[in-house]
Amino acid sequence: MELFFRFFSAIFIGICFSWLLRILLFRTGLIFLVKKWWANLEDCFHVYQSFRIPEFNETSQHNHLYRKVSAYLTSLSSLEDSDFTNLITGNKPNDIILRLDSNQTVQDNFLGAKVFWTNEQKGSRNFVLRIRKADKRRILRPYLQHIHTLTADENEQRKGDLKLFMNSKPNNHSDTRWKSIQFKHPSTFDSIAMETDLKEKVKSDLESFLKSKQYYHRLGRVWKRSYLLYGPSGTGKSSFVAAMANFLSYDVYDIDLFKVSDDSDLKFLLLQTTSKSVIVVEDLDRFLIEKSSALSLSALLNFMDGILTSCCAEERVMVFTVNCKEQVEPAILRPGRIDVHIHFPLCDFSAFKNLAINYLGVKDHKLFPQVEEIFQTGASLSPAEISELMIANRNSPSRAIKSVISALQTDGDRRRVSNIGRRLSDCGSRKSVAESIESGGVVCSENTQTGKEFRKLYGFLRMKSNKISQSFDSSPIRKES
Ligand SMILES: Nc1ncnc2c1ncn2[C@@H]1O[C@H](COP(=O)(O)OP(=O)(O)OP(=O)(O)O)[C@@H](O)[C@H]1O
Ligand SMILES: [Mg+2]
Repeated sequence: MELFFRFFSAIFIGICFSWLLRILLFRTGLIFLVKKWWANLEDCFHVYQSFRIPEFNETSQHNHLYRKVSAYLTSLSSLEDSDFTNLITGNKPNDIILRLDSNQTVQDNFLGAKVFWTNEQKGSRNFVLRIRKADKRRILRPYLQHIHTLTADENEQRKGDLKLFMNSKPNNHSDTRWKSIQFKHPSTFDSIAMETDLKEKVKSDLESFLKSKQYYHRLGRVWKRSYLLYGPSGTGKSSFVAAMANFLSYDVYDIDLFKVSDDSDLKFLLLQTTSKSVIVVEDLDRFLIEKSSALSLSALLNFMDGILTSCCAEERVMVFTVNCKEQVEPAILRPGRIDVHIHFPLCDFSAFKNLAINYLGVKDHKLFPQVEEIFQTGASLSPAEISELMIANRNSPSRAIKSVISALQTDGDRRRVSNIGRRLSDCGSRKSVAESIESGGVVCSENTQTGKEFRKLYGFLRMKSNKISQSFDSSPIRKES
């Protein structure tokens, strides 16, 4: 009987103990420590093999597998259970994404095998996959295929999500020179006030570019197209670049030449761009005048030609914006380097009507004849100035148009006087070009006698300055005034 009693009390004590232990382990979280110790102990009896997936390949181009792995890891449920994870907002307003921290490891299970991923960040960024040697033959290929399939679906969903890349100053600690954010510019060709004819020409030019891969290759040319957008400030050049990117569904690489340290840095930046992208250089004229970096003109020309990177200039659209075309080296503007020149003039009456439809929702108004009359006197404002007035008075179209009229009478008059001087260099002119398609591009033929005279003078000045600066092609671009 006593034996029986002892036996039951031992069982009872055992149950109580394990119950208390369970509470201790689970309530305090000690269970995770125990699991970790157990996993470390298990690891001692296995041999692992590691695979590194670097962000860039040996020619400094993006390794697509790196992006896929990055997308795949954010979807792992084990990431939620790991000790430490970064939380980042996603594309949709309520999206929250989990991201591995630097040098953090996360576990995944595939076909009954355990694999480990580490986000290695020692100068360069890599993912390191660790698989048990015993499992490698069985699971490595199917596992990578699994990642590929899952992320392919995701890439399909992401098609509409464009990115804007901006270059940063060279940094010894990082391989990547581009920082990216989501590109959500709402600009479209419809929202830009410009001649319908010209807009359609540009659209069909872009469409035919998209279909011309074989054609370019047959000709032995790099499959790229370059545009020069020129015109006074606030005439819609940057908005037009955004509209182009939206139309093509291409990512945008916005190169700030002031942050490019030298020729090889520019090559490196281009190497790191991806296909299906618009590469933009804003305010090129300002850079050519003000620049003080060691970037040579020949590097800029090679960059435009795509010779140095025939592999990396493919399927790219390059866009250069300038306020004043005359201040740009003629070598930069020659056909082949710039395929299409598009002029962005100050507002005329037809552009004003376009803006009135978009911003005020009015197609016609009793004040329109008065506005037309003022435009006919040569007064003008930039579309940016007019659109600002319209936005400020959007609740009352009459007040908006009156404010445009009074601005045209004051600022516009001032501009008309200053335009007489500026027109010499074709900067700030309201309407001095006629567009025509020539040799595959929209070429603007200038018809002002004064322009020719100015160029003679400009060429003379350049000859003089060239004598001083020797050849521009191999030396850094010098300040020209
Ligand atoms: N042609 C246009 N049609 C509609 N809106 C325009 C037009 N031009 C300018 N705007 C408006 O004016 C603002 C400034 O335009 P944007 O930045 O594109 O001008 P820009 O030519 O790039 O000027 P800058 O030479 O100073 O960079 C934008 O918000 C845009 O909506
Ligand atoms: Mg701009």
